[in-house]
Amino acid sequence: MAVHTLIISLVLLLPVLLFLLKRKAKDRREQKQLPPSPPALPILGNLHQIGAIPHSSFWQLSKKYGPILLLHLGRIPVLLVSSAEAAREVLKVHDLACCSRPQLTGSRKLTYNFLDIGFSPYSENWREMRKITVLELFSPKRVQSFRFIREEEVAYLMDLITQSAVSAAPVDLGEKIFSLTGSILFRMSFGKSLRGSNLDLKKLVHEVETVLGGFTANEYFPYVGWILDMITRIDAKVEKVFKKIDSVFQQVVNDHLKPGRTEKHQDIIDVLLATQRGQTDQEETIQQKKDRIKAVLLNIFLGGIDTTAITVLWAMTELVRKPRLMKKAQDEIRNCVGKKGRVTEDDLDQLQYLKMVVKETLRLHPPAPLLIPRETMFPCKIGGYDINPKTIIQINVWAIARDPKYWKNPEEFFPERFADNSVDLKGQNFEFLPFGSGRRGCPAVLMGVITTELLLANLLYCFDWKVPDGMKEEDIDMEEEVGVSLTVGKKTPLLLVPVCYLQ
Ligand code: HEM
Repeated sequence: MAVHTLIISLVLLLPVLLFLLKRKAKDRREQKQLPPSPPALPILGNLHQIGAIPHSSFWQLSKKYGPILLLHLGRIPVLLVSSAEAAREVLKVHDLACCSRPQLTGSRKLTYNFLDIGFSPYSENWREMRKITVLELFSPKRVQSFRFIREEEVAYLMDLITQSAVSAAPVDLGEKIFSLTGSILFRMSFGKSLRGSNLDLKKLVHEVETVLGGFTANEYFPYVGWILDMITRIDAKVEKVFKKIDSVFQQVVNDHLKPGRTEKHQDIIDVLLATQRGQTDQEETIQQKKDRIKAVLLNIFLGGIDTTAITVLWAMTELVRKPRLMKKAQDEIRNCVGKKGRVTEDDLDQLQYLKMVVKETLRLHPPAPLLIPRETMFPCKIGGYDINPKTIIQINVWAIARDPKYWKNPEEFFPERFADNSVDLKGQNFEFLPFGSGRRGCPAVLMGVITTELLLANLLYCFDWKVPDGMKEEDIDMEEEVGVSLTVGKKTPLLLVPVCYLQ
């Protein structure tokens, strides 16, 4: 049986082999100066060289073969970029040529055929949605309008942790932080609280990210991959995740459309409905309009919950391992806030060391270490190499932020490195790109940074943190999550015992 399957697979894979050979010959004919590629296997290409933590194995490859590399993942050409200079060429010099997104099966389904912002290829729809996002959804004024939600939710979490502090019980900090960022995004988007609902948000976000982060076998191996996809029932898995998330979104959108709804405070769905009312496109049906709103909600959930939670969790992990830095951050906050009881957003401007801690965390632990994959729309030259259209580009911002060429003692967590340099988070310093850059850069930097700073500041202000009995600070595990996902978090839970600062 096994031999039969092998023979059938080889026969079926033959066309792919021929396709690859033909393409190679064509490139040679056209005398293109292609980037270097590590040795590849027939059919698989370089797939076997990707380990359990892709950004880390890509880093090893780039150390060996250079900062601009062309991989072949099955039939998919992937340009791997691992230097600030090359990142600048992609994200600034050739931003237009490189600003599309690959149209993969999973993202197509979950984004209602690319009606969203984050996964949509470059198109009129994307330009329109991006404009709405920047001007309406995440403008400084709108971010400010959600301030009361952030402050109320952070206060609720601090009260919850205080209860654990009273009983000196360890808390799973990652779990608490995730539930907080989830609650903020839930209220901001839907206008109602997540509390009391039986939705397992963490599981759902993880399932969605896995679908969006992966390729199907058919994408790697045209003509034959569908057999593997059939065996692994990938379509059914995607469909299941889609149904789950769609039913959540459909219900809240319908609630917003009920006649007589009175809105005390405009949430994201209200804003999106208002922008759609202003549009005159008669062709679009009501269902299409709803789909567009749901697609954007998907982006907001994915873009906002995990990224912010991962950042705060790594910041706490790094600080607990370095008590001297933890104390320095706490002293700054406590001196500034006094006995007020909570850090508010008005205090954040004065917390310069806290800001350095956040930057240093994003340098060593960017939540999206390879950004979101881009795709070239037309030919361009990067680093003097010819890049074909329809090449996927992965920018390894994780590796760039550890390059000794730009960073002294790059592996060390040392927030002070940001004290006297002007490197900021806005995507103009290509050695530091946790939010990406250019046309497809994160449109919600302000919102991400404020939420991160407010939560971290309150965790540091309200509590001292101890490792559980029998453990030492240096025992805390620093491993990253394994697997295919757009974001990468901490692999093991961070269990800490809170001690109240103000009794
Ligand atoms: C610490 C927090 C955050 C980090 C580190 C982060 C990081 C990123 C990164 C790396 C990208 C891809 C950029 C590229 O491909 O060049 C991105 C895109 C995006 N982010 Fe964020 N993000 C954060 C917070 C948020 C929040 C709070 C939201 C929304 C509520 C959000 C919404 C989006 C959207 C919609 C995109 C897609 C943009 C496009 O393709 O045009 N992000 N983000």
